[in-house]
Amino acid sequence: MSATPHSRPVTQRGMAVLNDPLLNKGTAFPWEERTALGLHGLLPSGIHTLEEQVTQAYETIMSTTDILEQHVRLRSIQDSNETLFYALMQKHLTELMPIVYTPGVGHACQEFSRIWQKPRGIFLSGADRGHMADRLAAVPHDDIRLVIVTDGERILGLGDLGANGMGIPIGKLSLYTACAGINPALMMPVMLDVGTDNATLRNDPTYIGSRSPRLRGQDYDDFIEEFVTALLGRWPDCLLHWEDFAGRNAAPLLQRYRDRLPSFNDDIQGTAGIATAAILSGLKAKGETLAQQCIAFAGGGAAGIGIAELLLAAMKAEGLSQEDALKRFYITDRNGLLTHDMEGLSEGQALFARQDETSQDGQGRTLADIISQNHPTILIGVSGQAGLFKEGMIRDMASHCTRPLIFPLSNPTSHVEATPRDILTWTAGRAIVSTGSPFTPVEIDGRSIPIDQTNNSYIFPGLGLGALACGVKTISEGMIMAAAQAVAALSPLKAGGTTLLPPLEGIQDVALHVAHAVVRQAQEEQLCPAFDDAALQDALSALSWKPHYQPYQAA
Ligand SMILES: NC(=O)c1ccc[n+]([C@@H]2O[C@H](COP(=O)([O-])OP(=O)(O)OC[C@H]3O[C@@H](n4cnc5c(N)ncnc54)[C@H](O)[C@@H]3O)[C@@H](O)[C@H]2O)c1
Ligand SMILES: O=C(O)C[C@H](O)C(=O)O
Ligand SMILES: [Mn+2]
Repeated sequence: MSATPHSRPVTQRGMAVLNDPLLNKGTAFPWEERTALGLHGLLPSGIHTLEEQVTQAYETIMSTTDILEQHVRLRSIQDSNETLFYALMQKHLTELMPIVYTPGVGHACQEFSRIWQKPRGIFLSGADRGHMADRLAAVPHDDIRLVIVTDGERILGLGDLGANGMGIPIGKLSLYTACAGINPALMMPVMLDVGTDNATLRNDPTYIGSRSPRLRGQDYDDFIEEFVTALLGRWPDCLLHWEDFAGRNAAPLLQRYRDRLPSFNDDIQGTAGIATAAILSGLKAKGETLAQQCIAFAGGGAAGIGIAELLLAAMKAEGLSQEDALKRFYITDRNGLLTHDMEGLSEGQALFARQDETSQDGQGRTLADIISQNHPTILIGVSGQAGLFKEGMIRDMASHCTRPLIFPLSNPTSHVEATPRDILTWTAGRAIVSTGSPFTPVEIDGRSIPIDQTNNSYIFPGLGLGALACGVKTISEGMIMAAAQAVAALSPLKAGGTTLLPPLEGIQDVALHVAHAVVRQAQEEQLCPAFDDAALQDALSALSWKPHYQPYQAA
């Protein structure tokens, strides 16, 4: 075969080509490439275009309404042919995102051991201690730039799913490509299988992970330290995205490692970015400032404290003193309102614990009490507890505020604190509602009200792209705020629309805006080298990839 100028040299032959999802084209291999790469006889004779494959794959996925089955079919396409998978995602993103991501990925994680088919990513368990550098050395990919790591302890609102939580880094990485166009060859999901305290899983014969209790304390810290050291040894320019760690570990790990390597915790920082963007957009619609608000939280864990910290920074940027700003927060956790005298508060919780009241027998006031006494104008649910927002609370809230912002952000759908339909019914359509998982529009009084998806997927793809493109050494709070403001600036409300956030159809555009904002901020803070536009464009191009079949030539 004569090589075309852009054809890619391929060293593998036969089944090795077909078994590599980044090389495989399935029935789209043209005759000449079948000849050059030794594929004759291994493929049926029909030759299809990528468009034909997309149509057929879409029909296959949609021929069932069972979301787990749809997820399995999509993942199986991803594992056999990534170009087809992303071409499909690109064409039907709004429809397929709920299958690949929340809520579909929640079902997938619950059943991960049963649906597991092919290796993808890296699993490290207690048995790998002392050998992690060797394990990573054996991975046949030299240029990994982005890793998502989880230990599976807090998978969405579903709790400790152990090694089954691997579905989350796989799903989130696919959004880095589908939303920000990052080359899938540059990314790697990692599961730190430090055991599980989920007794059901440990007793499940199909469970794929370690059946030991979770490592804790020094053993856990040593495990993470060995992993990060091995990671830096193998891929020194890597960006580390921490995902779905339990609240007790999330913030301490971020603090420990954020200056050792560029890294961010998406549940803390990505979530803070998108919640702040949605709130700033909602307030603009109401013609109010953040400083005028009283904000109640259900859940003072990784997401809750992360959101509160960014909102605090935004309030201070509006001119409030730290002391005055803190008075506007009421954070409740499983023992009620956080107060300064409570034992066992994390550093972040202690900052937001109320100084002006105390707990009784370890219990603070209830959320219902805070709503009736303190009249919050914004209510954020990040508790992972389904149905936590009761009718009485929401009606009460709406009796003190004409257009309350009510954000039940817990995922997946089954764990939402209240459904948008209920909230809008209880508030006669007055609440501005936004959820973490997708919901269909709510019909009320002849109006169709679309529900924004306040999910960190609006932030992390662009944040990662920007951070990688500019080669930043650390990810600052300023960069997260810049990402939030970039999303808020794209709010359709600005152009007379009715939603707080841009539609999912435009999420690729959002990711690019976020990436540019992040780079600008990093430059302003001198966290990366100075760039001109052309150099930035080159850096972005070097990371990016499009789901098109490239012509191949035998190397
Ligand atoms: N929409 C998004 O983008 C997004 C992002 C991150 C997390 N989340 C969701 O938020 C939830 C929490 O995530 P996290 O990372 O903060 O977890 P986490 O475990 O760190 O925090 C959850 C907190 O909720 C508290 N809690 C439990 N029961 C409660 C109750 N009855 N009342 C008040 N608080 C209660 C827990 O004690 C804990 O502190 C999950 O469901 C997750 O899916 C959504
Ligand atoms: O995974 C998601 O959909 C968002 C978030 O990171 C979560 O943990 O719920
Ligand atoms: Mn998460």
